[in-house]
Amino acid sequence: MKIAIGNDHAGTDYKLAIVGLLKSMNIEVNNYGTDGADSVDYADFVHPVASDIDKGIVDFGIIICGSGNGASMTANKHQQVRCALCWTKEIVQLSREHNDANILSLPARFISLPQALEMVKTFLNTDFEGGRHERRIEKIPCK
Ligand SMILES: O=C(CO)[C@H](O)[C@H](O)[C@H](O)COP(=O)(O)O
Repeated sequence: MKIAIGNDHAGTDYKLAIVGLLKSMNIEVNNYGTDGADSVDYADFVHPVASDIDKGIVDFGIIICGSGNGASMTANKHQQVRCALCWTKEIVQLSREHNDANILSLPARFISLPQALEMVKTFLNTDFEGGRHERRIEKIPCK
């Protein structure tokens, strides 16, 4: 499995911990930064993650910022992206089962680090249910 990950300054600490978790699971990571605490603009670090999804060169993306909103808005501009902004494990599970989300957006300023790590594990271990949800996700893109 290969995952692309990106964040702004609000998400750096969580991102570094998530990269550690992914590597301990033998998952290959494309880390697009930022790895620092200096203030940056989330779109500069989210577009590369979403582009990896568009190109089909990673299985999933994870993006992290303060509220998760700017990052998910940016990611969802990409044609192949279904990015879910999640704040509980249950919403993460539904984002995979019902929406086949391919990018998880985490709001670092509103969840704890243990919660974030648990949510990442849930995201990676939950399958899309298909069925009626297949028809619905097919209607998402603007034609
Ligand atoms: O929406 C956001 C990015 O997706 C965020 O919440 C940003 O992290 C936030 O806007 C950054 O705020 P700051 O006051 O510049 O640290």
